[in-house]
Amino acid sequence: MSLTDITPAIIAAPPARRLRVVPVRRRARTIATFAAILAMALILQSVLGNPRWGWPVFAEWFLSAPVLAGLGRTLLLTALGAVFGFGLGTLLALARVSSSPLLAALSWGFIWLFRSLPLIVLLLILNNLGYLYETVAIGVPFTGITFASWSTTQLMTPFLAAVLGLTLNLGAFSAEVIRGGILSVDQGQHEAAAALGLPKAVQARRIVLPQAMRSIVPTAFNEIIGLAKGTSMVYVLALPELFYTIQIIYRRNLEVIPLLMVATVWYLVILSVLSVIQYHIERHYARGALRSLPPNAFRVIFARLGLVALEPAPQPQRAPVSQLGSQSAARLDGAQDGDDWTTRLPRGGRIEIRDVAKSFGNLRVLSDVDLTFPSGSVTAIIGPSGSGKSTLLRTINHLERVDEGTIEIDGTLIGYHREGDTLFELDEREILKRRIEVGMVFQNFNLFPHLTVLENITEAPVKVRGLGKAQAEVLGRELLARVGLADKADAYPRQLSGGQQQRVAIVRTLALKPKVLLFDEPTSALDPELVGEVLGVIGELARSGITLVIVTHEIGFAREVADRIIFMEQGRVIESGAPEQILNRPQHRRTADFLARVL
Ligand SMILES: Nc1ncnc2c1ncn2[C@@H]1O[C@H](COP(=O)(O)OP(=O)(O)OP(=O)(O)O)[C@@H](O)[C@H]1O
Repeated sequence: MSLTDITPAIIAAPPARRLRVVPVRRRARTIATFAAILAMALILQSVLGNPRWGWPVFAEWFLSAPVLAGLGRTLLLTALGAVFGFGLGTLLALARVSSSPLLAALSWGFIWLFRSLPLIVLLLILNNLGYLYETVAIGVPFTGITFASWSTTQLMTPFLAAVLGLTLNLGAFSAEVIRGGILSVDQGQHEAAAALGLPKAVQARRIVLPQAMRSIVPTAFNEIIGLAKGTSMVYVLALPELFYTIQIIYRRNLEVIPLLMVATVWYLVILSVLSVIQYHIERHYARGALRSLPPNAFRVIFARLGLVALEPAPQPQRAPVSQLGSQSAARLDGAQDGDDWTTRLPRGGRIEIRDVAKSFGNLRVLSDVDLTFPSGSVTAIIGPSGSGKSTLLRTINHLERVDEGTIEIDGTLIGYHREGDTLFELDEREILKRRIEVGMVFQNFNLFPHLTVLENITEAPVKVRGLGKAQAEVLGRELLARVGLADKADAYPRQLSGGQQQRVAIVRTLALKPKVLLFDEPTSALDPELVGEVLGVIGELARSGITLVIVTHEIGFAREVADRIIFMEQGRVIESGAPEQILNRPQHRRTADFLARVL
């Protein structure tokens, strides 16, 4: 049959009929739905039809002045307890995870004591503080000199005792909730923040706590809901909060059930409001963690009522890889046309590593490492897994402390200052400051997932270099354009491909204008098709005059860009030399064996 024979048949084919889709019928679910509706109707009928529930009495008291006053006190105690309790809990949690053993021990002791103490006992002790200490005074300790003093009984009102008791109790419990959140943040995030030289306080406030919030918030709200109900405990202080007020009323009129219903419904209202707040806080901290945020509940309700339009669904930021490749190539080519962005980087630093040794416990990871990386040099470190390549790299910016030897960049020690033959370790702030000269790009990118691409890039220049926000954004956008990612500035890292994330990580480091750039297996976590786009950017940097040290398994790339290759095994530098010599004519048998295995 020839083509002309079948063509008319194709043309004459009837249009495809639209098929009807019938969803699967779930009989069990339908029966269960009817059963649930029936059960609810029965419960409603029994609750509303039984006069002993006393709904008229409920209606009489629900909005009465004493009940509303009690409710106000409950809300105030909950709000103050939550704010002060979580404030105290945050400080305690930070103290517990700090490197200071004294702070960690003090925090542990506090948490141990106040978690053990029943709230009711704590409230009673605080209420009787006046018996233990008649006055509270400000003065010079151990001298008897007093500037001011107050009567404890007058100072410690039932309300203050209640706020203090709830704060101390919640502080101890919330500290553990917050510590759990901090521990859930990936170690790489701490390292990336430290490698960018961000001060400790900024690391905690901008990087760690916002990410920890995702696991803190659900448990924290459990605690706050517990607190709202736990305020009923302050009846021991004769403080008329909601439940105590209800008790006073039903003891007088003996309408126990209707008044308990008043308290129950108000607690339900409080809980519902807290649940809505929790939903929105969780939604806020989900930014960047989810590819698309859950809808804003209020907006959905208003949209259903036709009052507002629904938010447009977030558009996926990912572009096809083929397009990125060409886009990236075009930008990078463009950068060479007399407008070489890399020429604006500072002159490369000279790294001198002298007799460095390092052990983890009994495991000797680095021995007798003695290397010089001249300014502007490009060095690739290769070697078998576990040979100490990454550890060596991490000692250069003092993410790992060496046991012996020294490392200097342009004659300055990174982690120490020298006086004669003695090295004094610098304090954290000084180390962070010196670390700015040494950028580091990690295998797993370690971008901050809760910050947009542009925020990732501008964070350190603003906080560490003191650049204005607008200026940092201009720089960030320019660098992004240079690596072909201009349109990704407002995306979150999880909305990017691995190759794009790694290019952003390189830009983030470059924005600090370091003298030395360390790459720790920058392409190991990438699909083979994405490796090229990252190597393209590193290749361009290799011609920029910045000093590059690259731990890599990409032997072909090392041959192409490096002016020297170092081969390491069992923590030692076995040999080093020009790529052509190491890869084609290795002097050492172990180098030859390794290359025979990997090439
Ligand atoms: N923090 C640590 N605690 C204990 N041992 C460690 C630590 N970091 C690294 N090591 C050990 O030190 C050795 C060298 O590790 P390193 O990561 O430097 O090797 P590598 O050559 O980079 O390996 P790879 O190519 O597989 O990444 C390994 O045996 C590793 O298990």
